[in-house]
Amino acid sequence: MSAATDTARADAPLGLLGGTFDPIHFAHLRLAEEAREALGLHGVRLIPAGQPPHRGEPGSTAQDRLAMARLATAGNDGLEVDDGEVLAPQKSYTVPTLERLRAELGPQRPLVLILGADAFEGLPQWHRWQELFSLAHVAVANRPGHAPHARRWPGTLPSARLPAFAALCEGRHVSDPAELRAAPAGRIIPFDMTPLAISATLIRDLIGHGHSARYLLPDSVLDYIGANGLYTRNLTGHASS
Ligand SMILES: Nc1ncnc2c1ncn2[C@@H]1O[C@H](COP(=O)(O)OP(=O)(O)OP(=O)(O)O)[C@@H](O)[C@H]1O
Ligand SMILES: O=C(O)c1ccc[n+]([C@@H]2O[C@H](COP(=O)([O-])O)[C@@H](O)[C@H]2O)c1
Repeated sequence: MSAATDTARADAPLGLLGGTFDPIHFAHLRLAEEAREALGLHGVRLIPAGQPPHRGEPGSTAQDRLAMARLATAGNDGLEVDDGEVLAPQKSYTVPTLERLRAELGPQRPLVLILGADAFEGLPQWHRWQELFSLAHVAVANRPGHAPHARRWPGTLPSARLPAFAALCEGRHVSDPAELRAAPAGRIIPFDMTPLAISATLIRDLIGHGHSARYLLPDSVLDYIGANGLYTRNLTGHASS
C-alpha cells in the first residue's frame, strides 16, 4: 500500500488488525486478506502489540514480532505494518491506538478494526472499550474453537449474555459492507473467513517441543525464528533469547 495510492483512496475503508503476533501465522494473514476482500477495504494495517494487555509476557520481543510481521507481509501491497505500538513505551491499549490513527487519517476515513471471534468476546474487558465505536467500525470473523460461526452472531456469542454489551451490539450490527463506507465508525459487521485452526500458541508449542511448524506460517518467518532461536524454551530448559 504505497503512500501515493493511499492518498488517492483516502475515502476508502482501511482495515486495522492488531495482535501479539507471537509469531504471525497464516490465519492472521488470511484474516487480513479475506477481510480486505469481503469488506471492500482499501488495505489492512497490521499492528503488532508492543506490550500486549490482558496476557502474559510474549515468547519473543516486540522487535522480533515486528520483524516477523514485516517479513510475512512483504510483497503484498494490500497489507502494511504499523510500528506505533511497538515503539510506544506504554501498554498497547487499542483505543489510544485508534485515537492516534484517527488523528493521522482524518475524521472522515472509515476505519475497520478486525477481530477474531475470541478477541471480540473479550471486548467488554478492554480499556475504555465503549469509546471504540466512536473511533472505528468493528468486523468480527469466525474462529475454530470459538463457535458460534460469525454468520449466527451476535445472538449466540457468549459475550452477548452480558446484557449491556448484547444490546449495544444489536443496535450497531449491520450485514452490508457498503454501510462501512457510509460512516467513519460505529458499525459491527460479522464476516466469514476460511476456518483455520492455527494459533500462535500451537506454533510455539510445536517449536518448543522440537516439532515442525512448517506450512502453518510463512517460510520467511520460520527461518527468522530458527535463525534467532525463538520459542526453544522447552528444548533447552530456558529461553534462548
Ligand atoms: N485462526 C484464527 N482464526 C481467526 N482469527 C484469528 C486466528 N488466529 C488469530 N486470530 C485473530 O487475530 C488477532 C490476533 O491474534 P493473536 O496475535 O493473539 O494470535 P493467536 O494465534 O490467537 O495467539 P495466541 O495463541 O498466542 O493467543 C485476534 O483478533 C485473533 O482473534
Ligand atoms: O485495549 C485493550 O484493553 C485490549 C485488551 C486486549 C487485547 N487488545 C488488543 O486486541 C488485539 C488482539 O489481542 P491478543 O492478545 O489476542 O493478541 C491486540 O491488538 C491487542 O492489543 C486490546
